[in-house]
Amino acid sequence: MIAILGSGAFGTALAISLAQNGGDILLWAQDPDHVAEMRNTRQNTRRLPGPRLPDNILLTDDIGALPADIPALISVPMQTLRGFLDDHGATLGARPFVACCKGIDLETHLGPAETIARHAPDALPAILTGPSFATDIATGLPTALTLACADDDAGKTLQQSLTTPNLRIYRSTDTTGAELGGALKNVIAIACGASIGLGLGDSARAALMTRGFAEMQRLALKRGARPETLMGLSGFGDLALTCTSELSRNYRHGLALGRGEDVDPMITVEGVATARAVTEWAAELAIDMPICATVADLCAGHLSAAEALQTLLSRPLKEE
Ligand SMILES: NC(=O)C1=CN([C@@H]2O[C@H](COP(=O)(O)OP(=O)(O)OC[C@H]3O[C@@H](n4cnc5c(N)ncnc54)[C@H](O)[C@@H]3O)[C@@H](O)[C@H]2O)C=CC1
Ligand SMILES: O=C(CO)COP(=O)(O)O
Repeated sequence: MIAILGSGAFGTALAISLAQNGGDILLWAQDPDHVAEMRNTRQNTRRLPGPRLPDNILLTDDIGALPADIPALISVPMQTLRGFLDDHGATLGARPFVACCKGIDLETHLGPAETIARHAPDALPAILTGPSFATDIATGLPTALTLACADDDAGKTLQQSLTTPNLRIYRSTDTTGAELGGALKNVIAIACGASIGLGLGDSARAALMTRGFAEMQRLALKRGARPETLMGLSGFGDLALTCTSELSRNYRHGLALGRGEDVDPMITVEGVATARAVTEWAAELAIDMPICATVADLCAGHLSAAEALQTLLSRPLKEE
């Protein structure tokens, strides 16, 4: 049995995919009405309408009822992870906690695995990340993700149990690289969306992706990540997906800003808070992150998309 805590689009998609392996999957939501709705309709109409929830997905709002020892996949938005762990970490006790979110905490500047290590000290921290849209996973399209866990034996067990017929899991012990790649690519995706929204074309987007990737590497390597992790699914792979697809909420957020359209504050767009967190953090570490800083200003409304572009183009010329 595997527990998935958080019934957003991603948690639901993972539950549907994992249910193919035959064991029971416990899917928890904090809102009892949401649980009742999913039980009655066998769908998550609020977050992932369409795909059916197989019968071996057991729905619950009782987090205290989780069997001991089974891994908990935590699929809540990054800025709520710390509060979630403070509320439920002790109840959940010692077991693998697999973070399924992407971002940097605004207050602590920690990524998901680091947040688990700090706020749920009894848990074994891991992170599941990489290029994957919830809808692709839920509809059975082939997807590959990285499972990073510093304890490689535990990582091997998790890799086995999270692999499904359409979900291929690669393993790493570099949680820092995995969590920073997944967090930072969302910021670059907002920049790419804004650039396309401004009508700047595909060449400009390729430049932003490449220079954005340089920023991702600069910060992650300084934090001790391994270069190959950034080159892999959780870094380059997710950057490529998120910067080029309108299925991405981060990309669409940028697109709307570039076109001067309104954005919906109810949609989970992790790159907005992460841009701010990473800009503050990079300043503390004296690392140059111009694209992330410009995205932070754009999202905060301090710059228009056209001004953001001008800010980047007017930087002093330098070696690549
Ligand atoms: N949707 C996707 O395609 C993918 C999402 N992710 C990541 O998964 C994370 C979650 O994203 P989605 O599921 O798409 O978001 P979502 O917007 O679909 O759902 C978020 C869910 O979290 C719940 N929630 C919020 N705070 C909570 C708390 N304190 N306790 C319990 N539940 C809480 C909300 O009620 C909601 O059901 C994000 O970090 C995202 O980057 C990763 C890969 C793919
Ligand atoms: O992380 C994702 C794809 O890997 C999902 O991207 P969005 O959060 O931008 O929709």
